Formats: sequence, C-alpha cells, structure tokens
Amino acid sequence: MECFQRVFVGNGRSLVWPNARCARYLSQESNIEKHKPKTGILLLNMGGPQTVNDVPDYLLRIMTDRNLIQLPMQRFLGPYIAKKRTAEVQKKYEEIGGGSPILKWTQKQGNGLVERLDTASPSTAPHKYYVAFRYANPLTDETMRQIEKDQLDHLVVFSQYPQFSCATSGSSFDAIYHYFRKRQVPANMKWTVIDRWPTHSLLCQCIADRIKTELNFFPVEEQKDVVLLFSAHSLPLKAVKRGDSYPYEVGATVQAVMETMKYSNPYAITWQSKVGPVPWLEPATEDAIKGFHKRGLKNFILVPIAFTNEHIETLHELDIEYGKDLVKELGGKITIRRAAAPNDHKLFLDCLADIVETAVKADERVTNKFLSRCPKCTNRSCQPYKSFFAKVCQK
Ligand SMILES: C=CC1=C(C)c2cc3[nH]c(cc4nc(cc5[nH]c(cc1n2)c(C)c5CCC(=O)O)C(CCC(=O)O)=C4C)c(C)c3C=C
Ligand SMILES: [Fe+2]
Ligand SMILES: [Fe+2]
Repeated sequence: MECFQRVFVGNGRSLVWPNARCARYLSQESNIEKHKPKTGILLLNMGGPQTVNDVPDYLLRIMTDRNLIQLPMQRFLGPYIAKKRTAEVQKKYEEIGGGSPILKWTQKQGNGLVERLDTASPSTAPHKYYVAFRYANPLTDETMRQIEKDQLDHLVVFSQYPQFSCATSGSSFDAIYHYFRKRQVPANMKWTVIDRWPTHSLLCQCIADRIKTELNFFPVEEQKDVVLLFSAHSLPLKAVKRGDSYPYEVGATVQAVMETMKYSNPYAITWQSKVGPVPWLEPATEDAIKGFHKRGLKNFILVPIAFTNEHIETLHELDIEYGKDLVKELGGKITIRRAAAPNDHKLFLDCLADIVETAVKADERVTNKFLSRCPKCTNRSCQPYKSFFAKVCQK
C-alpha cells in the first residue's frame, strides 16, 4: 500500500497526502515525519528588493559580485557605485509600486510546480520548492541552511534563467559552492542540476501565446505587420569575447519561438538595460524602436525573452520608458505594446514541471553536458577545479 495518496480537494485540484491506512505509515514515523519533503526543487534567481529600503543592500551585492561585474579595486569602487546609483534605482522602484514582484511570481511558480509534481510523481513526493536569490532575500545561504535542516533525499537545483550566462546562473551556482566551501555536502542527498533550458517547447509555446494575446489588440488587417522586438538584458562585449554562451542561447530561444509561430511576423533581437560606460551587446531596444520608426514602421510588441517574471526592466524600462515616454517623444504616431513575462501562465508552470520531471527521470547529476565554461573566462563560476560542479556534482 502506498504511504501517500492523492486527495481531491475540489476544482479538479488534488494534493498528495499521507495515507492513514498505510501500515508502514502508521507503524513507523510520526505524521509530521511523513510530511517531511523528500524532493526539494531549489529555484535560483537574482531576486529584487522587496521595498525601496532594500535597494542599497541589493545594489551592494550586485556591485561586489565578481561573477557579474569586474571592477578595478572592486572592494572600494563597488560600494561607491552602489551608493551613487541608489537614489535613481529607488525612484524607479517607487514608480512601479515600491518593490520588485520577482518573489511573488517565484512563489506562484513554486506552488504550481510542486502541485504538478506531487500529482505526476507520487514516488518522489512530497515535493517542496525553495527560493535562493543572489542579491535579495531569501538569500542563498539562508535557504541552503533550511535545505540541510530538511534532510532531503534529493535536491534539484533549477536555474530560473532559461539561457545560461556565467554572470547570472553561473553566479548563483557559485553562491552554492561558496556556502559549502567550508562545510560538508550532505552525504545522503542526491543532486540534480538544471542549468539551462532555452528551447523547451512549452516555454516557446507560452511566449508565443503571450505574443498572440498582444497581437489581438491591433486591427486585424495590421496584425501580420506588427514588429516583434525580442528584448533581452544586454551583456558587456567583454563577457561575449570570453565566450559566454548567453547571446547564442537567447538567439536559440527566439528562433524556437518564431518556429512555433511559423514566422508569422517580422522580428528582431534587441538588447536592453546596459549599465556603465563599457560597450555592451547592441542594438539597444530603444535605438531599434527609433530606427524602425524612422523607416516608417509603427506597430511594435516588445517581448521579454531572458527573464521569466515581471521585474523592474519590464515594468519600468519597457512599459514606462519606451511604452509611454518614447511614444510621446516620437509624437504619438507609434503603438508599442508589451507581451507579459511567462509569470504564472499555465503552459509555463507545465514547462517547469516537465523540466524537473524529465531531469529526475534521467537520473544524471547535471542535465546538460555542455556545462558552460567560457573558453577564456576567469570568473570563479567558470573555473572547474573551484566550482560548485566540481565539488558537488562531479565527484
Ligand atoms: C537575465 C539576464 C541578465 C543578464 C545576462 C545580466 C547581466 C548583467 N547585469 C549587470 C548589471 C546589473 N543588472 C541589474 C539588474 C538586473 N539584471 C537582470 C538580468 C540580467 N543581468 C535583471 C532581471 C535585473 C533587474 C532585477 C530587478 O531588480 O527587478 C542591475 C541593477 C539595476 C541598476 O543598477 O540599474 C545591474 C547593475 C551586468 C554587469 C551584467 C553582465 C555581466
Ligand atoms: Fe543585469
Ligand atoms: Fe564564464
């Protein structure tokens, strides 16, 4: 008899619950013990400040992360730049409602994911999701402590960036390595690492659906000419020259989405959110809109392609700076709509669950053998002998 059974709770929803008639369940451990999660799914992301008061710490962590930014005399220059940017960044958060929605969306995604896994994979249930942010609460160290306490059988480390960059996913993996640098890795806990999923078919179907929703706001006869601008966070050219795979993986996502949409519309990849004076990937989203507008194009949909939640760069940069301010600057003779991020779209929750289920079934420590080592990178997250993968996954 199964120790766990599926209990239907209405609205077609179900939960996995201890089976009170199971002899093993009754005779052995307590109810509480049986509720102990067996499989954890650790959702990695950068996070964002919950309130404007959290902005200084958030920026300080960003500016002192050498996997993300390499500055001369970083210990001094990093905090200095963080302090200088604080007021400007706080103002932006105030304009989008006072804080980042990343945690809210991640929790919705975690709940949707666990619900699906409990139903589809009772043998590895109960599942529990954990959130580890790199620059905001809940931070990686705090979450790893909880994971150790929970004594899981299996931990699935799941980067929430679909495309790998050693500045983003790499930095999060490095934070886990850092946590275990002076600690024992839990001996009985199995690990699975999901480091990228840029062309997953359900991700592409979800993004295509988000685009179609926006296309329907245009007059039918204009819909096929609406320009889709897939907008990804830019990357310094220095990182591209080191061999970071992020730009190619962003390209792969865009091609897979367009394939799903049967190349129904004109499209381009553009890059947003450059910071500082060094050269970054171009064309910038703003310049692309201006350039296409000059050539007489007037209908656009901006599609966030490298981040799965709404965040400051969709809600402020795309919606306010381009969707409102730039439209005004261009004399109002242009329509810019924006596709929603995947957020809690059903197809996206199905996508997350499919990725985890497939990875667990494959029973390999690392799901993608092309674990990024930028050929010329000196970042700690790229150095095999020091890295998280060497310590945790490849022993
Ligand atoms: C998803 C892809 C991202 C890549 C690649 C990336 C690289 C990258 N970022 C910086 C510097 C900053 N990024 C900042 C915010 C920020 N970055 C991403 C995503 C990627 N970054 C997101 C989603 C956000 C916003 C999160 C939120 O708060 O909602 C910031 C802070 C904001 C600011 O000061 O304007 C900095 C700084 C570098 C240098 C880099 C590549 C090496
Ligand atoms: Fe960034
Ligand atoms: Fe690298």
